Amino acid sequence: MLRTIGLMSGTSLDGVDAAWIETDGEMIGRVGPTLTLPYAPALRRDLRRLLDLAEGLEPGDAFLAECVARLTERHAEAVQRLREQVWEQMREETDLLGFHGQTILHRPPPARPGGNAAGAEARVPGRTWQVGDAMALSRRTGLSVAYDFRSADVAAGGQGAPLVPVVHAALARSLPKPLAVLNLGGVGNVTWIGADGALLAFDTGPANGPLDDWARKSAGRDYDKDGRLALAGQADGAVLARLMAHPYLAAPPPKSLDRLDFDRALKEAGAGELSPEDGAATLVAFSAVCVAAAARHFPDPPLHWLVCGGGRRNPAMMRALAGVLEGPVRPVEVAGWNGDALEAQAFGVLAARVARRLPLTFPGTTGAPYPLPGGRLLGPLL
Ligand SMILES: Nc1ncnc2c1ncn2[C@@H]1O[C@H](COP(=O)(O)OP(=O)(O)OP(=O)(O)O)[C@@H](O)[C@H]1O
Ligand SMILES: CC(=O)N[C@H]1[C@@H]2OC[C@@H](O2)[C@@H](O)[C@@H]1O[C@H](C)C(=O)O
Repeated sequence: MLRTIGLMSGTSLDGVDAAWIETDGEMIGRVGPTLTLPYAPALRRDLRRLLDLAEGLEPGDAFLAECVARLTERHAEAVQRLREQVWEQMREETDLLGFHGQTILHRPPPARPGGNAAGAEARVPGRTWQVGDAMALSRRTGLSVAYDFRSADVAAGGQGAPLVPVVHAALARSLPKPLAVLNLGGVGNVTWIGADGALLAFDTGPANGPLDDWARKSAGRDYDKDGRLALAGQADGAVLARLMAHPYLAAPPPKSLDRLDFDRALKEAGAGELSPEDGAATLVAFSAVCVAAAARHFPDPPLHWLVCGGGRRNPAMMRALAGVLEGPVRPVEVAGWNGDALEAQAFGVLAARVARRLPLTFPGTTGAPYPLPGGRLLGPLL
């Protein structure tokens, strides 16, 4: 088993999640402490700007380089603080870091029924861009670093996301199935696990991303804490109906999203003209409807839903989901998992899979042509 620290900075741009986990990439051993190190407001603002600029950025851009240095430094701080906690609580060290980096652009190849692998000659190349300086992080911490988890999959015609499903499956080994694990981050993604262990996973649609943007723009808040805005408003039926016609919902998996993919559709549907409360209620309702649309792609209905990610803390979101999904919808804590640290833990497990050259992606998760290893490794473990 390797002693890993997984590091995830998700599409919400709220900060770095770090988690210590012992794993060989297939089995999970001891689970150690976790922490979240928020980005300073200025870094958060600059990273959000980077998302808007990403399409036209050159790799050598000075603003990009400066953001990368600051975000890598924040990751190094997270590692240092977590190692101290691990030492205090467990007298344990760390062998390997799983460094996801910050996604600033995600343009997967257009998904096709049956997967993107078919007809390689007609393939439209995709692009996914996670920024972060793995070399600097390795030097700064003295540890091996697994990184660049998505590009091998995209190069092989896969979506490059989601990656966490293989870890959901490892965690869910003893749970009743079919089961759906729903992550509500900036974007939503779902993993369906069949009774025989079959995996189907894809991004559902927007989750907290547009809601955070809306809370900031309409009410000057970082996010809609405890769903206060949404719970005080009414979803607008006409706006919702226009949004529900978005082709992403009916498109069969594999499929994945960029954080900004729905921004234009939201604007065109008139979401921006609603009151702060009704706008929030409409965005929440739409996120839930996207999940219900996702469930129509499952081979069998799930017996139950487990929800992780920050969206599970939003009562308006949980209520909207319960209203449109069949079967109980509960936070992953009911299964003994940590819904805040799950993605960070997953990147520890995925780092061990990189080190062992085990597959990260599968035909049922990203549309990879076959179970595909990925990621890169540097540092003493090489
Ligand atoms: N108490 C709360 N009430 C409402 N929303 C909350 C609450 N706590 C967290 N959130 C939401 O969760 C978001 C953070 O979620 P999370 O950390 O899962 O996202 P992420 O990991 O950055 O995204 P992704 O999974 O897309 O990469 C916040 O931006 C906020 O919208
Ligand atoms: C390109 C990218 O960073 N995608 C993220 C994003 O955030 C949620 C959803 O969109 C998911 O597809 C993915 O993250 C998780 C960790 C994954 O790959 O499983």
